[in-house]
Amino acid sequence: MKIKQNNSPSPSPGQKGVIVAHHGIAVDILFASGERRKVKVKRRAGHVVGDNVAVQEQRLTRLPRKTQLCRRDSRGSVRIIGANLDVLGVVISHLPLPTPGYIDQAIVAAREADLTPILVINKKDLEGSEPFIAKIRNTYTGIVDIFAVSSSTGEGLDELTLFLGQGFRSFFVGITGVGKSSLLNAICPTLDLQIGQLYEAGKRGCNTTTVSTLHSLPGGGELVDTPGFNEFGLVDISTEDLAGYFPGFEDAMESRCRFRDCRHRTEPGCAVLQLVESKKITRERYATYLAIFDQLEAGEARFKTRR
Ligand SMILES: Nc1nc2c(ncn2[C@@H]2O[C@H](COP(=O)(O)OP(=O)(O)OP(=O)(O)O)[C@@H](O)[C@H]2O)c(=O)[nH]1
Ligand SMILES: [Zn+2]
Repeated sequence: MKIKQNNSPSPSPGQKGVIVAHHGIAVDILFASGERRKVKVKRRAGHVVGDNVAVQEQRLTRLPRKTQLCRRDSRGSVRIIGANLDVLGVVISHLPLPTPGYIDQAIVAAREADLTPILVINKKDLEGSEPFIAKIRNTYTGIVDIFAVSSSTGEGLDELTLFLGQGFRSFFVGITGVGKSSLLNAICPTLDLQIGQLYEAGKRGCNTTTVSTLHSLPGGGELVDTPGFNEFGLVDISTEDLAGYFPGFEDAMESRCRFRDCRHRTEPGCAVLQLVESKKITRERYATYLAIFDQLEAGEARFKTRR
């Protein structure tokens, strides 16, 4: 979601800091002085990890965001999952496999929110990872940076650490079980996240991570760890805009379709369809575009019927 800049933000009095952990009813704030303090918040106040805030006594004022990344949960509610981020690390593995469209939706959402998406293929050490890695490279090389790693053996982590160390604040998403927490621990060994042990009592699905947290990396940059989720519903992306963010459609977008509002389905003079014809865009990629397109079009109605 693009941020509309407020040209005249009123100066916020108080001590400035950044939210480094969100516990639902309280947040941990790290102040410039190095002090870390817990401040109570309303559950629906909308503060997220990465938010810059000003605190006066127990009163917290949120400062304007540079970026914010939103998703729709399985009930259709809009959730802001991170603020002031630079990079979206989409963590995937062959075990469990990403749900259909997950990677593309995450990339589309990142680009729409002005974040740089990267793909992190975890569990490189496991048997059966090779064909998966090859397929991902085949589809996404030249489109996004790809890092094939193993949180278990440490393979490939140096390259990723170097990338993140450029000073990016990154947010890792991925379905439950791909190894986000393991990855974070491997990159930042001083952390002691309890992998696969924590779960939110009474909640279905038992995500192994309960709080959202922001961490400084020893090699530079910052990382956020969040509860896993299986769905990456798009928010505020129109069917018209989808192709402009869709990974693999970049050349078609440059050569332009005859109609400015082309949806790239049956329109004459469509640059996307021409590349599909000439096999520069595979049928499979095009089908994924159409599937996400249909999903966006169905939009609200779909979420309203789901409970
Ligand atoms: N073989 C292998 N197993 C891994 C690797 N990374 C993680 N695992 C295992 O995969 C399982 C899930 O790892 P987690 O780090 O809890 O996954 P997560 O994505 O953080 O899960 P949520 O917190 O539920 O979102 C654990 O049993 C890990 O030991 C890896 O690189 N190789
Ligand atoms: Zn077109």
